[in-house]
Amino acid sequence: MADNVTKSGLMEKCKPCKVGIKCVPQIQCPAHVRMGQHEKPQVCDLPAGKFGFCCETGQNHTAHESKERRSAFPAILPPDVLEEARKNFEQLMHGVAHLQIPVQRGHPDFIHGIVFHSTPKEDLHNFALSNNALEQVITTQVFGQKEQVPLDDFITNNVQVKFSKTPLAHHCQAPPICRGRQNLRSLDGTCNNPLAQRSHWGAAGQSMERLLPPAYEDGIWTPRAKAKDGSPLTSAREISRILFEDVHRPHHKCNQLIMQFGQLLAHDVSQSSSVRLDENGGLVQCCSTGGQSILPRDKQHFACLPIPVAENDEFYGAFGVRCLNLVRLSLVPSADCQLSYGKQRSKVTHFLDASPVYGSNEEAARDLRTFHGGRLRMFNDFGRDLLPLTSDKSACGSDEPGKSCFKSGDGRTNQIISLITLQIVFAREHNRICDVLAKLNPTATDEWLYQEARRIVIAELQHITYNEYLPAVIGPKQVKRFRLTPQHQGYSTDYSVDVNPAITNEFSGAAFRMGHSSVDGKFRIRDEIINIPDVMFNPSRMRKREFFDDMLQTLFAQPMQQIDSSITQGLSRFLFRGDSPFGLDLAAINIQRGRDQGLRCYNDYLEVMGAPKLRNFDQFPKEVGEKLSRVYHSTDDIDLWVGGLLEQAIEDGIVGITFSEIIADQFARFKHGDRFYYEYDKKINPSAFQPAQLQELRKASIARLICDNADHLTLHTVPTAGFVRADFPGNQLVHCDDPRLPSVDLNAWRM
Ligand code: HEM
Ligand SMILES: [Ca+2]
Repeated sequence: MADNVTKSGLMEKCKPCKVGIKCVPQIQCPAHVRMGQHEKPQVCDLPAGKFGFCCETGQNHTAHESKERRSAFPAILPPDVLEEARKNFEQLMHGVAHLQIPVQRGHPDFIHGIVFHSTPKEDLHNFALSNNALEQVITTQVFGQKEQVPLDDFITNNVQVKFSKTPLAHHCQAPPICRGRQNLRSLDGTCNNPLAQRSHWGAAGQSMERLLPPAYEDGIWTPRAKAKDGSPLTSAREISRILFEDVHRPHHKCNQLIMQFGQLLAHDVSQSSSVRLDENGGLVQCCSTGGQSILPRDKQHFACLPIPVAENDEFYGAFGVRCLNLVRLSLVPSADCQLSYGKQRSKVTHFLDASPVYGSNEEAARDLRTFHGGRLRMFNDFGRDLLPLTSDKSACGSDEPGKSCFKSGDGRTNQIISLITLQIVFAREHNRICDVLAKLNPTATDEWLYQEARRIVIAELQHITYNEYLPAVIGPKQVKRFRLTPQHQGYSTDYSVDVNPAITNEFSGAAFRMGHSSVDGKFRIRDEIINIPDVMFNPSRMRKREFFDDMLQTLFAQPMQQIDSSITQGLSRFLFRGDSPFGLDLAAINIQRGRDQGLRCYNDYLEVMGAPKLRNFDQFPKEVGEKLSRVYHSTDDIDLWVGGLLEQAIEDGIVGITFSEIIADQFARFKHGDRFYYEYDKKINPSAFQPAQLQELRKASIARLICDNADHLTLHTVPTAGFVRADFPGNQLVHCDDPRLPSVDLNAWRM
C-alpha cells in the first residue's frame, strides 16, 4: 500500500517549516489558519514520528515545548499509579451498582436517553468500551497528581507516556487491517485513509477531534465548573432562560428545508452517546423523581452533570422542577495507547456518506436491504413507499398500541416528522436509481446495483451540500476560501492523506447546533398548525395520504427562523414532552454539553481566528450585553454556543463569523480528508466516477431530488433554489418536468 501512495503522489515529503514558523500538531493549527493563503497546508515532522503543520499564527495557542519536564516522566507507568487507579475505578463501578432509579417510559428523559439508543448487542460492547476508556482516564488523572504534571501538558499532548506493558494496553485498539478492502467506501468508514496506521480515521466509533485543547478543570476530564474569577459558573438553564427567548423572527430568504437538511447532515456526521448505567443500556438519572432536586453527590453516578434549576424559574418553577437530567458523553480508549485527556466517541461514520440512509456498520446495512435489484426495504402503504416499520418498541419511547415508528440507518429518524420526510426522500432516491440502473443493465447483480446506487446517492448528497447548502449557510466567500466549491468540470485534486476527517468537538458540541435556533416551533400545513413537540417520536400523520407531499411543500414555503438569540419553546421548554406537562430545554442541554465536551470559552475561539478577544459586555448590542452581564462575570466565561449565536450573520450567510469558520473547517475535513469524495479521480479514489458520470452528478439539486421522489398528489411544483423561500424575489416555482430543473442522466451508467 505504501508503494501505491508514493506512486499516486498522495504523500508529500515533509519539509522543514520556514524560519520563525512553528511545526505544531494539527489540533493546534485549525484549517482556517492553515489555509489563509489558499495554499495546501505544509506538513512537517514532529518528534516521535508524528506529523504536524507549519502554522503561521502568532497566536499563543501554538505548542510550547516542555522538554525538560517530559524527559523527567517515567517511561513506564509505575505500579503504584496503576494500583491506585484500579482501586479508584473499582470504587466507581461498585458505587454505580446501587444507583438504579427507573426512568419511566414516555418521560422526556427516557426519550432523550433513547435518542442515543443502540441495539442490545451494541449496548454490551459500548458499555465495555466506555469503561475501558474511563479506566485509562482515571489512570491519567492519578499519574498527573502523583507526578505533578502541569495542566497544559496533558491538553497539549506533551506527556508521552504509554500504557504499553500494563494491563491497560489491552484496551488500546489497533487500527483495522485493510488488505483487499480499500477499493470501495466501507459501511463503517474504516480503510478510507490509505496509510495503515490511519485506517481508523473517520470510522464509526472513533473519537472526535478538537480545534483547541480541552478546557477541563484537571486538564483530563473534570468539567469546567468555575468562572475565571473562581466563582461557580452560572447554571446552563439560567443562561438559557435569560438569554434565549422565543421570538418569531422569520428569515427573509431561507426556508425550513435548509433547517431540516441541516439536521440530516448533523446526523450523518455525528452521534455522541451518553454513559450508561449497565450493559443492558440502562439510563443514568441524576435528579430525584420528577426532577424535584439534584441527587446528593454520594448518590450520583460518576457521569452525572445535572443542570440546576432556580426556584423562581418562570417555567419549571411552576412544576416544582429544580433539576434537569444530563449524563456525560462516553469516551473511547486512547488510539495511540498514550496517557491522555478524555476523548468523546461518535457512533456514526464521521464522513459525509449518507450513513443515515445506509447505516454505519455492515449488520445495520444488511438489515435495511431487500437483496433484490439493489433495493432498500420499504413499507408499502397503499402504493406509497415509506420507510420500513420497526418492531423495536422503544424506537418511539412508548408502548402505546398502534404507534408504529420507522426504521432507517440512523436511530434518531423518528425524532421529528419532517426528518422522517427527508429520510424517505433519500431512501426512495436509492430505489429509484436502482430501478433505472437495472433497466439499463439487465444482467447487473443485486450487489452491483446496491453499491452503484449508494455511490450515486452519496455523490448527490455531497454535491447538494457543497453546492447549495454550504454557500447559503457560511456564505460563498468562506466556501471559496476553504476550497470547498465544486468544480464545473474535471476532477478535483484536493485530497490529502494528512487531513483527519473526524468531527471536531467544537462542531458537534456547539457550531453546528446553530441549527436549533433555525427551528420554527410550528408547522403550518394547509389549515392545520402543528406544534413540533406533537410530531416528535410520533409519526402517525405520515400515514395520511397527502401528508408527505404537504410536508415537503411546507418545508419549501415556510421561512427558517433566523439564527440568533431566539429558540422556540418547542425546544427550550417542551422538547420530547410526550404526555408530560413540560419537557426538556435543548438550549440548556447544549450549553451544559459544551462544558461536558471540554469546549473552551468563546473568546479563545475568537483568538484562533485572529480576531481580538472581547473585553467588555458593552461590545455587544445594549440589551444583549446587559443580559450577558447578568449570567457571566467576565467576557472570558461566555460559552461557545452562546457567543457564537449572538454574533451577527455574515454577509450572504446565516451564521456569525465564528461558527462559519468552525463549520468551514469541518467541511474542509470532510472533503480534503475523504478519499472517496465524489470529485476525485482514479489516482485518489479507486471507485472514482467516469468523467461523463461526474458531469451528470453536477446537475444534482435538492429541488430535483424532491421532485423525483414526491408522491405528486399535491406537490407538482418546486422552487428552483430549493433552500430559498418560494416567495423570495427571483426564485422561480417550476413544474417538476420543467427543463430548468436538470436531472442526473443515468444513461452514463450503461455498462
Ligand atoms: C428539529 C428539531 C431538532 C431537535 C428536536 C433536535 C434535538 C437534538 C437533541 C436532543 C440533541 C442531543 C443533545 C445532547 O444531549 O447533547 C441534538 C444534538 C445535535 N443537534 Fe439537534 N435537533 C434538532 C435540529 C437540529 C438541526 C436543524 C441541526 C443542524 C443544522 C442540529 C444539529 C445538532 C448537532 C450537531 C447535534 C450534536 C450531535 C452529536 O454529536 O451527538 N439539530 N439535537
Ligand atoms: Ca456519516
